[in-house]
Amino acid sequence: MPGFKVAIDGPAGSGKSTISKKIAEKLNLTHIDTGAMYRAITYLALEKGINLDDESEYEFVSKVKIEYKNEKIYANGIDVTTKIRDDKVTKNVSKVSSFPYVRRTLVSIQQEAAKNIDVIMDGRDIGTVVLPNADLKIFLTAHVKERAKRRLKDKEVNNVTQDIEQLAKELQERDLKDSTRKESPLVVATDAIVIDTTNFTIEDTIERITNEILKRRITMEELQMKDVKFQTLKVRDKVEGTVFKVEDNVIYLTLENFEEGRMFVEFYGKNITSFKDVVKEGDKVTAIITKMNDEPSYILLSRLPLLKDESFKVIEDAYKDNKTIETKITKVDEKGLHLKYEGFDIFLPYGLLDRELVESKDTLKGQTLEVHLIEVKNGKRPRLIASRKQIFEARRQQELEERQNARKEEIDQINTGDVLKGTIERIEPHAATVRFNHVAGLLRISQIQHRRIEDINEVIKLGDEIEVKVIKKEGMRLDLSHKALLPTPFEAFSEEHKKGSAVKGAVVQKLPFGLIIELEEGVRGLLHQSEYSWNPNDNFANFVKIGDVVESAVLLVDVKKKKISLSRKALFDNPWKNVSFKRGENVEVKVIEIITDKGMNVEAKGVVGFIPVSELSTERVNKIEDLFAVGDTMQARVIDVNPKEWYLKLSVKQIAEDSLRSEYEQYLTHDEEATTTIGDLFENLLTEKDKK
Ligand SMILES: Nc1ncnc2c1ncn2[C@@H]1O[C@H](COP(=O)(O)OP(=O)(O)OP(=O)(O)O)[C@@H](O)[C@H]1O
Ligand SMILES: Nc1ccn([C@@H]2O[C@H](COP(=O)(O)O)[C@@H](O)[C@H]2O)c(=O)n1
Repeated sequence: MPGFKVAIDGPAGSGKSTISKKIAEKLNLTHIDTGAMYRAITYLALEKGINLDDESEYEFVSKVKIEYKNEKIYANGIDVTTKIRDDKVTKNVSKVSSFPYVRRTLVSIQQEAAKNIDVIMDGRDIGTVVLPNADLKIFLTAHVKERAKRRLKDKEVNNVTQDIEQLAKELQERDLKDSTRKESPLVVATDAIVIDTTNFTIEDTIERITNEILKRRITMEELQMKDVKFQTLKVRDKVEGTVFKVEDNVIYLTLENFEEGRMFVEFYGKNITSFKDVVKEGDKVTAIITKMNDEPSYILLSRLPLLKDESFKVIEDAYKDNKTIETKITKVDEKGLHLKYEGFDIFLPYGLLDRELVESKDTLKGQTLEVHLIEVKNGKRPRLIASRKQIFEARRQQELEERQNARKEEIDQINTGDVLKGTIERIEPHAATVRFNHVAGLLRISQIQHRRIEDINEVIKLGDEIEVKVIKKEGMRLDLSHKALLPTPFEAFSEEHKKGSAVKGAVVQKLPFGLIIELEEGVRGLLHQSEYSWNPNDNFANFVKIGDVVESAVLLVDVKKKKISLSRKALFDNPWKNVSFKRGENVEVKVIEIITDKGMNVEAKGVVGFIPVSELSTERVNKIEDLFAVGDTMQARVIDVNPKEWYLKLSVKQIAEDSLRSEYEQYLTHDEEATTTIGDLFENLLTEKDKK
């Protein structure tokens, strides 16, 4: 019987011997570490002191006896297990192993050793030269930095320190020599599976290779074709046995053809570590024969190949029934997650994974994940694709419904007129969104303040807390107002400006009966024509323009009707208020203005009166300025007065005439002989004047 052969090749420190040794233990294979053989030859060559560069001095190799016993290696009967790991050996082994004579001699020893047994052999040329027909070829590799790191760890365990860069350099140098030598260089066999263990644990790698071995050792087709009953039992036969002895980690079974078999706990499957409480005497167990020549004549059994099919059935059923399965995340790479379920590798591309999980992908390794299978294809390398789409879409739908219910519940509690506190969640040029809890409302720019706002960002910021009034509710829509909670400009104005207070504002409109004055933005008042001036002759319509600033006093503020009445004249005294004139009364006047050819404006008792040119003198006045100047004071007689019209007409002439008359009267009193009457005298006087 040729035996089952596994070839493991790869560069230095990629984990070949560690992995091979563990798999050999697990699957009952014989492990042959060929590197150790080349090292043993190198050690002996150094011991002998031969010229290492001279191939003819290596004849001794054909006579060397190399043996493995109890995990130790012996060369010509000497235990060289530790010695072959010396730096000196490591530095020279690539040179020694490059000689064709050395290689050919060792290759034939290795091929002989592997004959007729189940073997896992590791080295540099196993898949290409030593076992070219191996049932499984693996090329193990890892990034050189990772390999150096692992080697450094090995050294540190033995209290040896070394610079990691130096270590990496040495590994690279050895790889270069091994892969560029002429005779059987280190290359990847064309039919090898390349496994990069940079990011794999030892267990990951073992599991991966074990799966490949099991797949090749016993295939489905073989199992189905077997009818093992009453036949000579062979490796790969499916048998049913009855348990007759149970130990912690092994069970013993009687097989149907009276042979005895045993099964170690790790071959029972289901991840158990002890048979206690799992299997009892008398139980029937179906298994596959994995080895026939086990001492003392027990047949080795395993349920793993069967479980593999059972597990695949579980996977197929889960796929058919669209069942949610709980998987374990074993690896995270740039394309997606690698999952494990029932011992199978499943791939889940990021496009089918929840967005939040994609964002935190680097923390996922080792976690469990519920998925659905969306593609299941059996074969040498089953193709299993999983998806979270159904799960996250269902969750999103549920969250959406929960949100909608919460919104509905909240909105049902809100009514038009309610005053609520919320947070500014979004700002756009003409409106902001205010979030309460599950619902949000719209606060238009026009509803923020009573005054006009040019830039919304000047008055609110994202995250601001704001009190608003619900001014409209329509279905799920809320229209909000903040200004509804603020005093109106009228209210603010009326608070600040009591009756009588002076205010200034620009004329924005001229009406036939008065002026509209803007006192503040949005606050306008009426200055009625009757309130413009005390002076009845002041006609604002003629000399007040739109835009002129007018000062006035507040007469009345009616907040409800939004009306403000203003008075300009209230700011001034009415000069006629306490003044009275009588016709014929003489008063002191002061010239304030000369109006050429017409007369003079004068001030009398604080008001303005007018003396026409005809009343300035008893004589004809050609040019007023020849007789009077602004500032002159004199007595004048009131000849007409109308306080309502602010009308006062005066005469200087009449006083002068009186004075003339009284002079003549005095004259007549002193001249008793005089014959002329006063009337005569006046008549004469006037006649003379007319002549002039
Ligand atoms: N994922 C892994 N796979 C394999 N070995 C690993 C892994 N992680 C760490 N190691 C460690 O890397 C070290 C090197 O492994 P090992 O000696 O088996 O490599 P090798 O390929 O046989 O090297 P060499 O060819 O130099 O003898 C060991 O200490 C091993 O435990
Ligand atoms: N099949 C092989 C195995 C090993 N070598 C050479 O031996 C060196 C030491 O091997 P380790 O696996 O113990 O590191 C290695 O660097 C090779 O030069 C070989 O040529 N062929």
